[in-house]
Parts: sequence; C-alpha cells; structure tokens
Amino acid sequence: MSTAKGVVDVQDTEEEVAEAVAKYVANLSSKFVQERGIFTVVVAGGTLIHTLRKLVEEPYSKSVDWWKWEVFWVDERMVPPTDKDSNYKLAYDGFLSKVPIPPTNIHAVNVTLPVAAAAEAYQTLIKTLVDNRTIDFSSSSGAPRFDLMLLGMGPDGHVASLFPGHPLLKEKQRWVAAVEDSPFPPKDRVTFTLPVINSAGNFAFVITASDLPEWVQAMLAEKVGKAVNGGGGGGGEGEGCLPVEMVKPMDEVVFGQVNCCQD
Ligand SMILES: O=C(O)[C@H](O)[C@@H](O)[C@H](O)[C@H](O)COP(=O)(O)O
Repeated sequence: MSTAKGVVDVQDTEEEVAEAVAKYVANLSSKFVQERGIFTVVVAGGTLIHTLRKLVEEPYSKSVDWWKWEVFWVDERMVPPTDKDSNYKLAYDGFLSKVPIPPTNIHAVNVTLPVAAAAEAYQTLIKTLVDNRTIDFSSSSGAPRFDLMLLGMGPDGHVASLFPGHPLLKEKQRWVAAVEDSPFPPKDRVTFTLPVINSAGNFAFVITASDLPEWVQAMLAEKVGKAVNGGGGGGGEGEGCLPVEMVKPMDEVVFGQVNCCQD
C-alpha cells in the first residue's frame, strides 16, 4: 500500500476494507518504529474500531511492534469509560485489550473532569509529549503531527466531534476543544481541532457505512475524485462547508467500499 498523497482504496466488501486497513497501518507502524522508535496513532469512535479488527489478528498481532505504539483519541464523549458511548471503551474492548500496548502509552481523555477542563488537560498532555518529542511537530502549521490519524465520517459529514456549521470549525489556535452542544448524544465531548487533524503525518478516512444519505455520498465522491487527481480537496471555510470537506491533510488515504464512496 502506497502512502502517497491522495490515495483512494475502494474495495468490494467491508471485509476487504478491513484487510487493506490492517496492512496499511502495519506498514506505517513498521516504518515509524524504524525511523522514530515510536508510532503515534490517533483513533476515532464509530465503526472504525470494528474495521480495525484484522490488525489484532495474525499475522499483524505478532508482527507489529505494539510496545512502541502511543495511542490517542481524536474525540471523546464525556461519559464514564464503562459507558457504551465511550470511545475509550469501544477502542479498549475491540482493539487495545487484544495487543500488548503498554498501558502508559494509552492516552485517554480524563472524563472525570468538567468538559472544558478535560479539553485543556488533554491539550496540556499533548504539549508535554510534543515537548519531549514523543509526538512529532509540524513547524509549518505549528501543531502536533501525529504519525497516523484514523478517522471515520458521520452521516452528516462530521469528523471527530466537529459538526456542520459549528463555530469550532474556524478554530485556529487551540489543538483540543470542548463541545457542549453536540447534535448527537452525548452533548459534551472533547475533540481535536482542524489544525491538528490537518497536520497529521498520515491520514486515513475509513468509511464503510453503506447507508449514507445521497448528498453525503456525492460530496464524498467529489472529495475522492479530488484526491485521485492529487489535489488536497476544494472548499473554503465558508458557511455550509462540511467538516469532512475541511479535512485537508498532506497525505490522505480514503478507504471505502464500492457502495459507499462512488457515484
Ligand atoms: O465519537 C464519534 O462520534 C466519532 O469519533 C465520529 O467522528 C465518528 O468517527 C463518525 O461519527 C463516524 O462514525 P461511523 O464510523 O459509525 O459512521
């Protein structure tokens, strides 16, 4: 799997998407472990974790150097880590509990704090890890550069907990922000902002839902078309611009199925 800019990997089935994603992540893991001795990975909630299942099966469960992984969340819902809505629980049950990543390398949002304090604490943690070079830094954007960001897209075009029309889409300074009015429950969330998402060293959209509304499919097909042509996507910051359209990292791979991201 190439990691060149604007790769689109459309498979026939979800099973094949899961295979392709596992191979892509395992390859990047070995590249970064070799180059940096560390692999910083950001995950989302949603169906992504289920799609990652092949990565925790053989051969990858044995070949990946899990001890070098540092794991983060692009967004978290402010519920206890035992709650069915917790992104931590989702990732722990489906992924993290199955591989030997040291617990100290698993960086969850502190959901015991009030949401604004939790966002600030997560940003402080990330700053500390940038300062000690665990997380790479993009001098061009001034934001952390995670080695890999694995994201999904919501049915309304939301990414992380950045929702259509939300003022946080214009955030330029903060790396992590609190959301207290999520249109999907729970209302309180902590999320990375676009400057961090767009600074990712490698970025993959993993989109396997087949029930996306037609207008979202059309928008995605357009984004995919732009990626195929090597562009970073169009769209500006104007009103009505979907969060997914505002995601423009340097190296983007879109994984999808034939029935989800093609016209
Ligand atoms: O906490 C969240 O809600 C997620 O991080 C969110 O951004 C998710 O990735 C999308 O909603 C896609 O979800 P699906 O993969 O379930 O479509």
